[in-house]
Amino acid sequence: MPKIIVRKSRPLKGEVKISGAKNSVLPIMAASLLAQDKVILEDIPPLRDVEVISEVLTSLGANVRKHSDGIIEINSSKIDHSEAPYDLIKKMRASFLVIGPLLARMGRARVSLPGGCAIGARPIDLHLKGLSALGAKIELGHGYVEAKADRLIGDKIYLDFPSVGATENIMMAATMAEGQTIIQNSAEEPEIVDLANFLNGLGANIKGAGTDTIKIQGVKKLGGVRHTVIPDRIETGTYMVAAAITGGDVTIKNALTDHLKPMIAKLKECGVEIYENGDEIRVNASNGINAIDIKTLPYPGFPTDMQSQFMSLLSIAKGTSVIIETVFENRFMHVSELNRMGANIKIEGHSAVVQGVKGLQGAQVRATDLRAGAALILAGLVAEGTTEINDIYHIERGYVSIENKLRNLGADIERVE
Ligand SMILES: CC(=O)N[C@H]1[C@@H](OP(=O)(O)OP(=O)(O)OC[C@H]2O[C@@H](n3ccc(=O)[nH]c3=O)[C@H](O)[C@@H]2O)O[C@H](CO)[C@@H](O)[C@@H]1O
Ligand SMILES: C=C(OP(=O)(O)O)C(=O)O
Repeated sequence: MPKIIVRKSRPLKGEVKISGAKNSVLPIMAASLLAQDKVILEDIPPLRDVEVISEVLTSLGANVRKHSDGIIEINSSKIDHSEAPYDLIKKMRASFLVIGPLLARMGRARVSLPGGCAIGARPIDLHLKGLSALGAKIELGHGYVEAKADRLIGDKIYLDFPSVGATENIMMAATMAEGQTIIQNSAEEPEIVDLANFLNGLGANIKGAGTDTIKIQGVKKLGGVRHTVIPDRIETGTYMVAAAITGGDVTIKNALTDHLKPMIAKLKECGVEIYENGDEIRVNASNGINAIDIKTLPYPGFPTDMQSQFMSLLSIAKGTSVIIETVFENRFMHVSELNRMGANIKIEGHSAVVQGVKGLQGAQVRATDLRAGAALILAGLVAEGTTEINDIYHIERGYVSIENKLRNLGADIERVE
């Protein structure tokens, strides 16, 4: 099994370029099922998750062509299947995002229930509540969701929690519904805005994406479009923390600073210097790290997908930090691995109390999920000796060549088979 080996590294220096956002690409590729004409997507990161969603689309009858330069062409004009089987959904929860577009396009969809994962149970009740409100008949059985609707009709849908995936699924299903759909308490993440821009490019009529109320006026048909996905704000944040934890000076290119407000604010609170310049951001951390408190929240709050990376940083800060996780009920799997590396972190319910230590020690550890894996790489950069990270397939779901990007900044890191 491949592993990542990290040794204590000098302060990172240099430039790194951010790839297209995983969490934009996946819903946008699912949404391409709605398009009657060719879709061309640019800046597509070569990630495992992108391969999985490509397989899902292909299994539904779409033609997916990958070019070497980060361009993917998708032709869904002849989709002829409406079933997404367990074998594909189990590889990646985001595959469940095909249910909304399939229902809108084919009038039916049979999609495996995604199940939970290391970070929580992750139910899909809000997705189904929204699709039912649009008129779909939903049946659950044998591990599958079956949704049927001769026609979808717009409605007002209030989400009990601003779920990213539910907002996306409902928004996609509503694009071709009769009349207007209003999603209240919708998620406001930048990836929702990117998806809405993509859908509007196809001919949809969506207003309000990026706020807590999205209005979708149904249209008869969607065409094709050429679309460039937004840069990955979580990858950006991860390299910002890599610079900070090593006391380095790194310039990050292709960064949308507007999407990074909580990360920038929290790093500044830690005593890190941040310089914003167009789509570049420079992170300089020569003065040590102060303890801070963090609470994860839906956007524009502090992202749960950056919680574990900041925990690595705060594990070597001066003083005690408290991190409260409010989005997922079980997103502290990295704590025991960080403690094995010498961190002093205690979990109390939804909070982690991080008592900063003088230094970490390299150890054999396991990436329990994508961001937990990233956090362990970050910890490995400053730990004495060697850190061996196992189960790195999680990391490769969401980070493009993380070992090469970090090595170019001076990190002592390699991926071994
Ligand atoms: C592919 C993708 O974009 N993944 C992101 C997306 O996941 P995802 O779309 O799965 O996350 P959600 O926003 O839906 O989930 C947030 C919370 O709502 C709960 N919930 C969600 C749906 C539902 O029907 N019922 C329900 O109770 C979840 O269990 C969780 O506790 O947003 C998360 C929150 O920013 C990120 O961590 C993930 O990286
Ligand atoms: C939790 C994540 O992704 P997913 O929703 O695909 O599991 C993530 O990107 O950190």
